Amino acid sequence: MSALLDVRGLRKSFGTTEILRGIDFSVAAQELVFVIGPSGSGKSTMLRCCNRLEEPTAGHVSVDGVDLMAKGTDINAMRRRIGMVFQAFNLYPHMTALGNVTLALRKVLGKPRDEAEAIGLAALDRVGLKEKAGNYPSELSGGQQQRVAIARALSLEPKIMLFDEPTSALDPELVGAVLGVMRDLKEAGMTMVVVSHEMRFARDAADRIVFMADGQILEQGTPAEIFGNPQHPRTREFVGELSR
Ligand SMILES: Nc1ncnc2c1ncn2[C@@H]1O[C@H](COP(=O)(O)OP(=O)(O)OP(=O)(O)O)[C@@H](O)[C@H]1O
Repeated sequence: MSALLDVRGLRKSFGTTEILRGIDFSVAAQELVFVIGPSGSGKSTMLRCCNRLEEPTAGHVSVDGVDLMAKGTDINAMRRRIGMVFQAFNLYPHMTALGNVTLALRKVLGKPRDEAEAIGLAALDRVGLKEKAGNYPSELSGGQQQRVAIARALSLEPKIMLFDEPTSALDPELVGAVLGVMRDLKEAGMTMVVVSHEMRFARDAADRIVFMADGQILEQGTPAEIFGNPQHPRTREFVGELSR
């Protein structure tokens, strides 16, 4: 089976500084891949290149067999199928949870209000927040706001979801519910790439861990391999620091 996400020879420079120095990796359907590595190693940049929020300097990215770099590709249509969840929830404060979730359905996809609301409520239900549909972001906890952001991505029926440090802005007691939603998504067969420092979750839930340092993938493997028997000295150092 071909990969759902395929990244080949990905390079990214900001000015004269090369941040990504040739990344090759792929993600199979229904896989949960965790990307870990030291701060500044390029994890977020790599993730953002996967939907061209960041424009790669070189290389290829394809999603579900569609080359995102090709001239004829409708990048906006593709982005709608690549759910992205950020550290900051980016909800509109003047719109309810349901309003936030249905905005793209109505304004971008042109769905009638009834249909958009039915889809939006189903998405909020998946993240356990159907009863909060009428609440404004200021009336929700950070964890609930992040779950609304996940519902917003889900409502567009993504092929794959990219999570960029989804729990880093949350108080510790709110992290569990967001990770619980991600676990449910995995169980429902969602394909996910997660940049996160939640190592316990990585160990428990990931199919594969990718270790990045200095803009390159140095090692990848199962959680047991990466946490239990890392091969590269940099991985050993990074994983060792975590367990100290
Ligand atoms: N828009 C930008 N312009 C210039 N430099 C940037 C830009 N975005 C990222 N960088 C630099 O690229 C490097 C990698 O950043 P990135 O956020 O991808 O790392 P990261 O591994 O996700 O780090 P962290 O774990 O701290 O979030 C950093 O040195 C950062 O300063």
